[in-house]
Amino acid sequence: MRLQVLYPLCHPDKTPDDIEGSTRFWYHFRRPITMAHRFPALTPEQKKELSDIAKRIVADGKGILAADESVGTMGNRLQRIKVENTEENRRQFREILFTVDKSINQSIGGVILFHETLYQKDSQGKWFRDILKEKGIVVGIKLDQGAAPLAGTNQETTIQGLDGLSQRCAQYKKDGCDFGKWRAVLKIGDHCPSNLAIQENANALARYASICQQNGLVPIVEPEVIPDGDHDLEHCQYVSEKVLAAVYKALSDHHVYLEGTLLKPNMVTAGHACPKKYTPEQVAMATVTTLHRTVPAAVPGICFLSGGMSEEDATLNLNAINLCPLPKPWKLSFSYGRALQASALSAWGGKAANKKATQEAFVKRALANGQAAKGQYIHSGSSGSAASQSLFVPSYTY
Ligand SMILES: O=P(O)(O)OC[C@H]1O[C@](O)(COP(=O)(O)O)[C@@H](O)[C@@H]1O
Repeated sequence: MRLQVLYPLCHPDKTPDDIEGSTRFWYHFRRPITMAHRFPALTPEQKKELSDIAKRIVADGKGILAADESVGTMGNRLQRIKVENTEENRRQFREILFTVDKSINQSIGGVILFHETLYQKDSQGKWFRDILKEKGIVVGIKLDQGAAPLAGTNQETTIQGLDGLSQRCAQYKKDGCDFGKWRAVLKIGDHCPSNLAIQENANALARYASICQQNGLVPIVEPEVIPDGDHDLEHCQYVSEKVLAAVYKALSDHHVYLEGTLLKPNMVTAGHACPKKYTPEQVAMATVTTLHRTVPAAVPGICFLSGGMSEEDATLNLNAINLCPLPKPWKLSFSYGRALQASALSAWGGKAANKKATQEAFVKRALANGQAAKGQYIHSGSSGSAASQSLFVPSYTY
């Protein structure tokens, strides 16, 4: 009976009665392979384009500058340095970052932009996206559109933005973007993350990834387990494994081409309020063990978010991850927002006269993380207080 139901999918011209004995058995087992061949999601050319883009972003020692803070998130960052959250102030800060010396392309392979920034220009009238592309940097775009509550859960959320996503992706591709980003937020706590939150967010990430690839954008898949809470390292590892396993099952179900994706996960760390402290080597072992158990080797790169770690901790942890003595079939790099911009923001303070100091602070962190992405970072012990300051923001789910 089961064979009869499945049979038309694998052989449209014959009925099960035409097939005898062991042949019938093998038709049953060949079904998944036949399905993939019959309805390919992408052409070989599309696959090559996606895989080439992904590889360029995480080429040796390169990572991502996540400059895609939405207006509200940027407002929080600017408030810390007492600068008003206006479109012009956001533009000015980003102009300073994007106009650093071209050599930044040794450590920055991609920059994620927010919609507003993609359509902004520098003070000479040049598109930001052209400035980045001329440096050989791949331009990406934030595609998620904020959280919506999952009723009946302990304040868990799903992420919106799937309606009209294909049209938005097509337009962004025309306007110079080659990759997208979608951040899903999961939290650890009382009944969290629930199975509903894990499944719903995994499915939305997979649907987003499929739509991106159909439009020539490499999807950055970001399931962030946020660090709020007093849980220990082991508990974060347990949850991160469950979340990533669900994400990769959903990506497979949605026929997402893994070679043309990048993963942006949290590092496995103890909760922010956990009394026990862990070394970078312990964080690295827990993180790489988690990834080794859940992320297929076909994924070209894993670019961590910084999740409120201090700039220096984010670099030290990434370095330890790259030195971890476990198999690491993927590039292990960074896609930092706060951990690449915090000391630059402080140096800027909203004043054009501080441009040089701002660029120096940014370049310093970019170079340090580029070295950490190769496991070659040497901590000088003189990073300054800004780099060691925690950047944790409670319930970072704006
Ligand atoms: O809440 P928003 O505006 O979507 O921003 C979330 C931020 O989190 C990130 O995904 C990761 O940032 P961090 O490295 O600061 O954790 C950024 O790409 C993005 O700017």
